[in-house]
Amino acid sequence: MEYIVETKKLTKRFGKEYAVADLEMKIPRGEIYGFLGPNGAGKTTTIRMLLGLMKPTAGSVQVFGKDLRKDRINILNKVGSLVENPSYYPHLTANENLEALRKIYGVPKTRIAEVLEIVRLSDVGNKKVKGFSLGMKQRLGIAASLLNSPELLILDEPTNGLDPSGIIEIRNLIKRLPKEYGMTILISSHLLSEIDQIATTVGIVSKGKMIFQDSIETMRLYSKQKLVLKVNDSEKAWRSLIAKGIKAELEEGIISLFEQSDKGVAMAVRSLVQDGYSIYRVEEEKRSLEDTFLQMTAEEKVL
Ligand SMILES: Nc1ncnc2c1ncn2[C@@H]1O[C@H](COP(=O)(O)OP(=O)(O)OP(=O)(O)O)[C@@H](O)[C@H]1O
Repeated sequence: MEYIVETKKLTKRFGKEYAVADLEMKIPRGEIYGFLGPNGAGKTTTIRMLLGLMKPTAGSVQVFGKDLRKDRINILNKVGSLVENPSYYPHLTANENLEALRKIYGVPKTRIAEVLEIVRLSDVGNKKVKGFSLGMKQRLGIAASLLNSPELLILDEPTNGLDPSGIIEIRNLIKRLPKEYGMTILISSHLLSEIDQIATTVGIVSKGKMIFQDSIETMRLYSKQKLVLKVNDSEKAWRSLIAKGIKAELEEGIISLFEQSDKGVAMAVRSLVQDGYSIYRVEEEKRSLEDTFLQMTAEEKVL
């Protein structure tokens, strides 16, 4: 698999404290990588190292397959970022603010209209930024980070402090970017619900360590609510349930019921008993995604 970002044993120590420890982050091309972890887990420190803003204590960062230490300028030319709350000249318009940055990047003037269009701020390009809502300011920050047409966009908690409609706007905007512009995105958050709604790949960090990294589907598998039956001859037992129209799934010798009402469970159990199967266990596997996340970060359990 091609990784846009790949860190090897990335470590940052402040005095005796490890803010980031042996982190192996892998971000495949075209993904929205949700970088999730409680406050103080080491997300911002990691992001600062990815952007060459902070020197690692140990380990390496590869972006676009190249070592950040050796190809820093070339790499950063193709990266966009929004790390802290963007600062603007409040008395200047959105267009004028972007124009100041455009000159630094040396991109054509036409790019300003393009980035305003991408973040849906074309209508207010000539309005002064001081009148903008926080959500609009944040979108302007994303517009600025897109000026150099980055292949990788890094956003540190971009929805922090926004109201629900502002959050939805940013979310929809971010979701469009890989599809329409082929970008790869790293978005950090301490909110699982946020990452759940936007990310395609998830990396969970706790106390500086990566404790989970996989697709969002895999993460959801861990937290499915299930009612599972352990029986003898599970394959046959499962077929007998299906034959009676009881919806069930068979995985590694364990039957999971779709219908989990008391009535539904009683019916399935009765049917199996009547057909002569031995039921060893009926168990509820109840873990919400939130529980899974909390448990993982509390125990630092590597899944
Ligand atoms: N410049 C610094 N000097 C000393 N300690 C630091 C410094 N920057 C971060 N830390 C410590 O490193 C740890 C990780 O902090 P970091 O800001 O990376 O976490 P985070 O996951 O981004 O959290 P948040 O969402 O609160 O920003 C924390 O314990 C923090 O106190």
